[in-house]
Amino acid sequence: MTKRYSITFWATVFVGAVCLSLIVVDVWRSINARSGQLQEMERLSSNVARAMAQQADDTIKAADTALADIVERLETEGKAPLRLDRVHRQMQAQVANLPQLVGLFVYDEQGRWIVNSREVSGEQTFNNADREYFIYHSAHAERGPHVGDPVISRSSGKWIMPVSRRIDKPDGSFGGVALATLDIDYFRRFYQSFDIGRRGAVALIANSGTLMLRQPYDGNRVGMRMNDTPLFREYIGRSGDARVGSANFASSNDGEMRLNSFRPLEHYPLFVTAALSREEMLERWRRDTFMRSVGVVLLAALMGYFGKRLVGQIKLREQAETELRKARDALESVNRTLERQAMQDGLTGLANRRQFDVTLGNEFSRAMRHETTLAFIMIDVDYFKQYNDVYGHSAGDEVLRAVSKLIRALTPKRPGDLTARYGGEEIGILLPNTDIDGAHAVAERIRRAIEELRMPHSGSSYGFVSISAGVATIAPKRGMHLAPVLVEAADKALYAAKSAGRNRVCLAAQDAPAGTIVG
Ligand SMILES: Nc1nc2c(ncn2[C@@H]2O[C@H](COP(=O)(O)OP(=O)(O)OP(=O)(O)O)[C@@H](O)[C@H]2O)c(=O)[nH]1
Repeated sequence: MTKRYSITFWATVFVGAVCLSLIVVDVWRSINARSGQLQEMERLSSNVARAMAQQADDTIKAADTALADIVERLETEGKAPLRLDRVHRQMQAQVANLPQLVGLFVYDEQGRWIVNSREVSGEQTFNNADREYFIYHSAHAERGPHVGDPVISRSSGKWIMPVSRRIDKPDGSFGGVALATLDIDYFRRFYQSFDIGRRGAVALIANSGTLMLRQPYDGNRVGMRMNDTPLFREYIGRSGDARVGSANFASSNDGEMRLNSFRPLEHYPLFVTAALSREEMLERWRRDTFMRSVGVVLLAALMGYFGKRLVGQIKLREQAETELRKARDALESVNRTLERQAMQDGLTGLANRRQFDVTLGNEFSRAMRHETTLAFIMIDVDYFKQYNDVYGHSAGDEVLRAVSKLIRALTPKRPGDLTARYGGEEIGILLPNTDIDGAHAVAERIRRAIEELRMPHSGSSYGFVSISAGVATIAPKRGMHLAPVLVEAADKALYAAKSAGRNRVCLAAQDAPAGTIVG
């Protein structure tokens, strides 16, 4: 069986569901906003990395192009003083044109400067045979560019990035090195133009693991090895297109958790990384989420409060309705009892005289309309006065109850049949649609049953309680008969039964005028 829930229950469920959905929608929105913020962060860092890689590639390429040109001239035109003079002017023009260039240098196979972009007069010279790039080219025959680890320039004292190419002698043996030194500061100025937040960082790193530059700048960190950092291991562990990507790491430098977007340079063995702090990027989201959550919680609390009051009101109304319903039911039940009592005899439980009179009137009219016969039996306990005198009034009451119970049990139960206490110790039975024989049979059955009870009655000539009955029937005709005629006829028949010795049933003559008795 399905349980029916009250309106209070549904109101509580409704208020709860509204509050809950408010919170759920807000949580869902916050989660979405967070992932949107992280996506935005990834887009931003990846764009910065792309710009950095492009700039680094272009910057190195411009210097490298100048180098390739110098190498080509020296190899084809030789190193005669006149030729070197032309190369010198060309170098000066290149350095003037390219702001990233600190200088251009050419060393012979011993590492001695033979020409450079600086003024020739009074110039000091250095031997750079100990530099990494010089050792590299003397040992490798490849003609491509070589990007070395950053060093502090012997000539300018600045941090520089060496880009070099090998010069071959006509026989293909090592003939020296052409070197371009790039100003690390040139990259730094470019990196400063990015808005990467207060806790973001960008870096240019060689594929060998050497840090070229990191912004925020720290001169002591230029040239350090990054091989053991998670960032470097992640990048080097990838290959091909996968080297363009992002990953989250706690920085080996300051422990900050950052989203790192990395990207290789197209033409040189270097890569860039742009890292944005997750905490910093989520700061605004956190602030917004906090403010909104406070608002939502307040709203939910308000709704909960007013909802609770509303539910309380509904509950009160429901209780009042229930009380009212109960009171109405109680009233109806009292009314019914009163009604029943008004129509019932208190001692015997039979219909009382009032109900009898009403029913007699109704059934008399019905019999008249339908032209049917209405029978009436009038029963009277014999020698009842004596019984009261001998056994007491309350014992007399008991006899009346017992006789009534038996009469009721033996009276037919058709609609319209009625057993009523007519008055005193007289009981009347109204039997609609019953002829004289049928009524006689009922009366006789009752008389015999009471006789068989053998209730002692020393005041009776029979020695036990008995009844006498008068039976009458009538087929009432409009304008001819009135209801009391039937009662009078039965009463006369009863009188006849008494006169004939009691404990018997007498019939009134059928449809006879009152007083005609058939024994
Ligand atoms: N115990 C008791 N007695 C009642 C009740 N109603 C009427 N009576 C008594 O019934 C008796 C009726 O007496 P009578 O009318 O003289 O008739 P009877 O003594 O039965 O004699 P017959 O009818 O001639 O046999 C009276 O004494 C009434 O007081 C009642 O409710 N309880």
